[in-house]
Amino acid sequence: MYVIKVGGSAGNNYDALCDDLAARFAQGERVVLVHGGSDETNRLGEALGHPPRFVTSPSGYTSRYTDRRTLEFFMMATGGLVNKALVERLQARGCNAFGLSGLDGRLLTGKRKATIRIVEQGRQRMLRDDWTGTIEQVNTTLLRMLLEANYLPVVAPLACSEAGEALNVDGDRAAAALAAALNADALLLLSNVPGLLRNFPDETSLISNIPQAELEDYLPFAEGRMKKKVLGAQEALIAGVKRVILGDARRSGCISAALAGAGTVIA
Ligand SMILES: Nc1ncnc2c1ncn2[C@@H]1O[C@H](COP(=O)(O)OP(=O)(O)OP(=O)(O)O)[C@@H](O)[C@H]1O
Repeated sequence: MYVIKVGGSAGNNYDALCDDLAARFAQGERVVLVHGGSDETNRLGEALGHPPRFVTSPSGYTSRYTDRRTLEFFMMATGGLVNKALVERLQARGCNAFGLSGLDGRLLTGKRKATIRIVEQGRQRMLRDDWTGTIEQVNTTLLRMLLEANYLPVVAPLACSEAGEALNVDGDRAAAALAAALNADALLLLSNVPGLLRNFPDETSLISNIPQAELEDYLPFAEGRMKKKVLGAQEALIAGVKRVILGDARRSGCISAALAGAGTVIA
């Protein structure tokens, strides 16, 4: 059993991904698909007059500042547009996909960070009214129920706080939490790059293999949002997932290629 996360940035080939996924599902493989939604969230925000704002934490991680209005766009984009675009493609290929978000049935429970510390023009400051969170628990009973009934769960990166609030959570880390909770053999983080690049954006500088014990040494190569993927990989491996592959979601046969070792394999 393995967990796949496909990015929500521009350039990923959802048709090719679903071709490969539906074929493998038909062979009896059991998979959970998690997805992002950054591109659609940005588009909705721009169209509806509330453009996205990205902030950087003191430790250098970039994230979307999610005020209540942005959370609504994030829900529309991830829980709606992107989730259903994937479910529709999978259904059209004969695969019984079941779309849900981490909010539904408390699939993912998280802790809200209502106030976040950011660095702006070299100075630290606090931002309030944030609706992001970190995942603390996975409802494996619900997931196993779907898997045992032969559904392919397609999960949008929202979580439910203790108080029942919707939270924007990072898709890569959500996939890592799901892979860990399911004792998955592999976690595939597929996006619009071939894997972790030594000299981003030079695609010939792909790092093919990273031993788990050396992962920290490779963190400096990851810029911007790639850092979250490396962090997600680390969380999954520490929790017992055997290998994490950072692969290319633009190419055809992207899942099969990643499982065969194309991309950055961390184990
Ligand atoms: N060293 C690096 N190697 C590869 N990509 C890198 C590197 N450093 C930064 N990146 C960036 O990381 C991006 C992938 O992360 P990004 O969060 O944009 O993807 P995503 O998973 O599609 O997003 P989401 O799922 O949140 O919508 C690449 O498009 C690239 O711009």
